[in-house]
Amino acid sequence: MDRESNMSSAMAQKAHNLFQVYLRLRPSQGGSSTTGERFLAVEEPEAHHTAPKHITLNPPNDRRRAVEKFAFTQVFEEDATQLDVFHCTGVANLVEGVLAPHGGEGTDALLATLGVTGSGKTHTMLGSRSQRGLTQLALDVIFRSLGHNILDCGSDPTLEHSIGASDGSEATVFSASAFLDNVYADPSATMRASSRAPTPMIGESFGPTPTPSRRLHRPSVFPQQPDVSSLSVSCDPSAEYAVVISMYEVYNDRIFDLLTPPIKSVATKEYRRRPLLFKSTETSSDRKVVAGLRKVVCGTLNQALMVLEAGLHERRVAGTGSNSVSSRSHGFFCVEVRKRPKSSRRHAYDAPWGGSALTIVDLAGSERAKDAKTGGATLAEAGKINESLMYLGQCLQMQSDAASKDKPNLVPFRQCKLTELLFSNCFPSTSSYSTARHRNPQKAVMIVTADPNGDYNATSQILRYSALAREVTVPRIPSLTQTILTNVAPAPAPQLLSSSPVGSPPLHHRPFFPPGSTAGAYAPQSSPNIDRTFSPMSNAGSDCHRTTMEVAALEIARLSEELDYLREAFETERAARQEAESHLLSMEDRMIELEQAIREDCTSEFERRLDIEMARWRGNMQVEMERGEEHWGRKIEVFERTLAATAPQDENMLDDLEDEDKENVLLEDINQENDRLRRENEILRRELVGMSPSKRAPLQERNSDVVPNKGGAEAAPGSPRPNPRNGNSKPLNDDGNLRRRLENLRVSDDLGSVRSSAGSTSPTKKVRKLAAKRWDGVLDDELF
Ligand SMILES: Nc1ncnc2c1ncn2[C@@H]1O[C@H](COP(=O)(O)OP(=O)(O)OP(=O)(O)O)[C@@H](O)[C@H]1O
Repeated sequence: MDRESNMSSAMAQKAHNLFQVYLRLRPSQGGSSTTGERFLAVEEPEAHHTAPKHITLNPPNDRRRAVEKFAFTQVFEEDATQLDVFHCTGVANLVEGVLAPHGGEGTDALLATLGVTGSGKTHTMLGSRSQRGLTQLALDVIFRSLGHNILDCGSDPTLEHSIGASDGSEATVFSASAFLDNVYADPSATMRASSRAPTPMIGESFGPTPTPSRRLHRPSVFPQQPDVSSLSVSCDPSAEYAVVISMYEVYNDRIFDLLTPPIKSVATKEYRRRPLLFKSTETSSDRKVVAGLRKVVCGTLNQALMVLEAGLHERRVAGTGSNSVSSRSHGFFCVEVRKRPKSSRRHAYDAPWGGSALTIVDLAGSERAKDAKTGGATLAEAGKINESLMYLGQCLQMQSDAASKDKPNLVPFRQCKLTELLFSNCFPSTSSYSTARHRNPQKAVMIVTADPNGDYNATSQILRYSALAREVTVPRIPSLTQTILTNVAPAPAPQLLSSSPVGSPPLHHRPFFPPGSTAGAYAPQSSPNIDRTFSPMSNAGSDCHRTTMEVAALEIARLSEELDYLREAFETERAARQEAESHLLSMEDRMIELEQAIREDCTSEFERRLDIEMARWRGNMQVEMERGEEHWGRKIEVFERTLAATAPQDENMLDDLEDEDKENVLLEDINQENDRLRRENEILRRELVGMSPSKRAPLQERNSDVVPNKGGAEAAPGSPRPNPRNGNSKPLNDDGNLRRRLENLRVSDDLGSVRSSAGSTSPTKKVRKLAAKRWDGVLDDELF
């Protein structure tokens, strides 16, 4: 058994792959940007007249990297034509499965392309200006094969309605003529140059009532090459068919209908498409469908091609550094072939439609931002594209697990919309609904496109996860152990190796590992050196002990080789790490410098602004101070004026207050004097009353007060009689003294003041004017 047969057996194990995977190499083009060193080499097939299936990926100028070999269902070299690809990928068989010639629902088919941007996916699927792609060829075969069994809305007016009624995806069904009349302007206009749509302009769309200037030009001629007029497949003669076409794209992980015109948003005034859901509906409970699509019933190939053109016109494409017309979304073109028994035509409204679909997918290409030179929205798109392709890669890698019937759910296809759409029909329907029809798992073909002179890294990544099998050969320098063993120990026979105690497959027959598996990725495989060294042993009956020793020696050699490889890998990693660390350090230094520079800038800027602010503040302060001074000056002035106006009055008031105090003191003095005088007056009166020579007692004291006889006691003999009015008992002196005293007590009416004669020492400026009348009265009454 040699390596080729191992690869074949590995592929045979994968007979239940969810996808048949083909590889198509793109021819290099003059003036293309991808003019690097060729890194892909197609391996010659084992037998003559068979197609190649293996390709070797040679790392350019890098002996440390492993040489990888990939196996595909078939490899198409650069000179393969569209027709070659069409025939060899079995598109006709897929179509036949959809048409279900032997009755029943048929089998869904999926035809998809995968590859780096610019590697030829769209060319393969949709063709070019002069070449038809697999889509057009498949449509041609479908319509040709259906022949007269196809129904047309023109010949059967109820068709559109009956298909709509039986549709399980909440679709809006149109007849082709109604749809195309709405989209295309002039049937006689010249055909657009390319089947590849230019970048659609927002608002430049076909709507229910588009203006004629915005309508597309109706294509009059389509490419006719390659010709498949001789090819047709069988269909069910007892059934009648209808072909229903829909188109949508997956853009930024959302699904948009390509046959429904964008709607103008009231808020933003922009034309936008409403994203659709991929879900189970009431009438499609057993599987998910894209809900709410617009579907067109086509009766002829020409109608179908025009619908395809209209949809492509709406698909998002853009020019990038890698491809001038690069698809920015994953495009889905669905051809549903509905069928029902011919006998039910009379009851068209009630007859249920069955059928299957052929879905053709043109995936957006993976790209590296550096090469694509994209930015902004296009770069963000690329991120989403790469992410969805990464999920697709994971799903493809899990194919072998999913092929095992026990673990169908291991394919992680629910991670994004793209993988859900591609994989959800890969498994038999498991619905428990009694009404649900049994559905066969879809047949799927993936065509991987690659440019042998293109981007090595991107291409190798695509090949790794899409290939059906992979073999890695680690280049190495033969170790000393191996050299010794080469000279000493003959290799055991392959059949003995296969039953080795470690249970590992024979070294020189190691089969391909599934792409992405750990063993395949890291375990060193047998090298050409070992293959050359250990030839099969001729004497199979040598003794057991020797064989065991040989096996052990071989294992030692393998381990030694592995050690060498790991040591080398370790050194590589260590060097890379050191480089990364030094880069990190230099970046840290750079960051510190930057930070310092930014801080200095900030400080100087801060100081500058602070100075400006300070100057401004000082100016404001000066102005405020001047204003304040002026204000207070005015206030003081007003105050002074007010003060000047009110000063005399205040002086008088102060004088009055002073006078009042003085008057009060004087009044008190006067009252006291008054009391004294009254007492004296009384004394004198009594003296006058008691004036007789015998009784007359000399006044002993003139100026001294006489103590009144209190209690009204009878006066002693010889004591003056008390005055009956006031009770004073002071006797009066003689007439001369009396007159003098009276003279002293006389009150001047003219001055209005009282002259005190009894030693009043307080000098009085002003004397309160007293009631003279009262004094006069007293004198009149009491003295006279
Ligand atoms: N097999 C081929 N023969 C001739 N020309 C080809 C072939 N494959 C690709 N080309 C040309 O290469 C260019 C890029 O191809 P295409 O647009 O199909 O790439 P793509 O993979 O679809 O890119 P993207 O993913 O960016 O959309 C086109 O001009 C196309 O005509």
